[in-house]
Amino acid sequence: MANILVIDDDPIQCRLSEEMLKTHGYEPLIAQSGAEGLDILESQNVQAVILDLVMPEMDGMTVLTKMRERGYAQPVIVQTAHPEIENIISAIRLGATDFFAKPISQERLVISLQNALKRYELENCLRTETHRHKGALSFADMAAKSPAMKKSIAHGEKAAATQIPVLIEGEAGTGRDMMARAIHHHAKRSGKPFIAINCSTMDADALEALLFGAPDQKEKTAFDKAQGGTLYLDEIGALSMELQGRLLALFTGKKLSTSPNDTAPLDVRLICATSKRLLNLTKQKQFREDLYYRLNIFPIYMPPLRDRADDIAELVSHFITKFSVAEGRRIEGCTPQTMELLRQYEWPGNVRQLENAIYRAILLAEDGILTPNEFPQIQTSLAGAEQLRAALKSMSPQAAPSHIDAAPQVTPLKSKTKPIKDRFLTEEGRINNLAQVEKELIEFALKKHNGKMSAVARTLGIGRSTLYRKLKEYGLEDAQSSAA
Ligand SMILES: Nc1ncnc2c1ncn2[C@@H]1O[C@H](COP(=O)(O)OP(=O)(O)OP(=O)(O)O)[C@@H](O)[C@H]1O
Repeated sequence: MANILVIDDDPIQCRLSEEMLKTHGYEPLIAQSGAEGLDILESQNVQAVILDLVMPEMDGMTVLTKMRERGYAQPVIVQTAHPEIENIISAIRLGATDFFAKPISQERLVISLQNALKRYELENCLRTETHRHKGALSFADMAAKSPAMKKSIAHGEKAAATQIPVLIEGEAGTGRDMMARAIHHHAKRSGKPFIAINCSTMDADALEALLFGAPDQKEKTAFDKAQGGTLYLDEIGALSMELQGRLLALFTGKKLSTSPNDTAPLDVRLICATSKRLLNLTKQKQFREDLYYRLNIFPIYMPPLRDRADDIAELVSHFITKFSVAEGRRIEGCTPQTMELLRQYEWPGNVRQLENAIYRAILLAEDGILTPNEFPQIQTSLAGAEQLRAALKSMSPQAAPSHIDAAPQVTPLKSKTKPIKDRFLTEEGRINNLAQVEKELIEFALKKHNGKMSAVARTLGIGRSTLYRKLKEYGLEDAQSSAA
């Protein structure tokens, strides 16, 4: 949804424009003075401006002049109650896209706006592609509406003002390469070579030869080619320990050039990128800690596309323009359902995957607008995710994890056989007193010897008279006669 800024001191006209823009699916931003309008341009992403010419304090012509001075190239549709020819000429000279006399026909204004937006998008896209071909990609070429991406670009701009090494962290396809090129372009080294090497796509020997040279190698090393400019090392985490050591040696200044015959000091800015957290690799002893601290001086994080859904509309419209021009197809945009589908998807391959999906959709499209049917894989994947979600919902909820100390006691299964009673312990587990043990022992012996008193006395090692006394004492006379 495009943001359209309305700058008009007349509150009724503002309300009318606001309603009209909302009805046609635009996001209106309202400013009731020129100064307020310039502030909004500074702080928000604006795709087009509807500007009133006659306003107190700062008139529309001054706003337009300031906009162009500050580098805002958005289309501006001018409206005024005084459509004198001199005003029209002055506004057109300052780059106004269209001119309307009040009262304005809403239909004509919408058509004018749609055309202006299309042309602006096309100009942007052509500018980006021209920059790409010239090797001069800039931060302005990066579609970025989300706060997360704006923050990354602000960091990139700060990095460009310095010469220090930069470490770009982020998943593949998030625009790390674009960021590295923009930093190079905005730095003092702009116009000097930008050499990009992916450390994960070749074996260690080939990479070593490419970076540092090999005996009898005629071709310049990547460092030599990047002399005066920037060397971009993508997936630096894939560098072998040995090559990490060689890279570190360059930092320590002991060896200023990579080629033995070259006496010129090495003057290369390093920008590295990684999709793995280098800090974790250092903890796992897969990446040298000393090198990590040399590279991680200015880290920039590129957020995954799933965390910046606000960028999707802008990226989609950029890629639609790019590929419809490249393929000679007239594709106007995509339906709201398609945009919803694209916003819902997680994009594990990030912007690169979105770019490829749009290219494919443009080749598949039968009409001038992209529908969900042109994204069969995304539809299938989202439907699969939905089914999984439904299946999980129907399963009984997982019990909340409990601390091992708080876990309920497991009751042991009841054995069918009675446990053998420990004769020295009471039912409660305390040690029996001596009399009780003695009583039970006599009972046991009576049973065992079928009540034969002489055998019991002998077994227990006591005399018969003592045995009779104890039988009486413990009330066991009956036990003796029943065992006999
Ligand atoms: N913010 C953006 N605006 C416009 N195009 C973008 C943006 N981010 C990425 N792209 C495009 O997406 C594609 C992938 O970007 P890039 O090559 O910079 O990603 P990467 O993180 O280096 O990943 P990879 O290693 O896969 O190349 C490129 O074609 C790039 O032009």
